[in-house]
Amino acid sequence: MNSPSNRFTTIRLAKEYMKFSAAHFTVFSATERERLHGHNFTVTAEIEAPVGQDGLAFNYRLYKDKLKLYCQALDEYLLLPGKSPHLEISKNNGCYQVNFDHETLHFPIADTHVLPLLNSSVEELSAYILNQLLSSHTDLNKHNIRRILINVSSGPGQSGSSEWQKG
Ligand SMILES: Nc1nc2c(c(=O)[nH]1)N=C([C@H](O)[C@H](O)COP(=O)(O)OP(=O)(O)OP(=O)(O)O)CN2
Repeated sequence: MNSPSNRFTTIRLAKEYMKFSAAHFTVFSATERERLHGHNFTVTAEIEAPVGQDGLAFNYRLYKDKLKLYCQALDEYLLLPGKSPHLEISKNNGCYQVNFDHETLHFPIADTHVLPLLNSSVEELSAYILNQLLSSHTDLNKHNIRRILINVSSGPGQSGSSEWQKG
């Protein structure tokens, strides 16, 4: 374990493989939604921790591997927001049946992830990935991590991020 230090660093991870292609539609209100479409989402991370006596905060490979796995788990799926107040999602005959306003949509279960999100937005996807990273309590404690920022972009020039700071 790194000894506590007064010198902090921010490790930035933006690997080419930290990406996923997914279909989604953003819901704007009880009556307004986008048409189903896809994005090549990219993910970046900032992880702040003290620099140890060995000149390292931690081996960043550990976090690259985790982020790669999280991206792979979302890749080539339709992402539905399971906590949207405007979508009623149920299973019917091998499909997710989604009631929205006056329409009913059907999506193959095997091609779809229902995620604990309010919306399939970059804001919510960044929080979802951050929460997965935060569930690695042992690693975060071991490395004295004090801040993590996850950014998700749906394309060049548009992104949303979620940040955690040790209390
Ligand atoms: N706050 C958010 N607003 C929007 C999000 C989001 O994730 N958070 N997402 C969308 C759309 O799904 C899409 O990402 C952007 O759509 P849009 O801006 O209409 O189109 P383009 O990505 O093609 O961008 P151009 O500027 O038109 O090239 C919408 N809002």
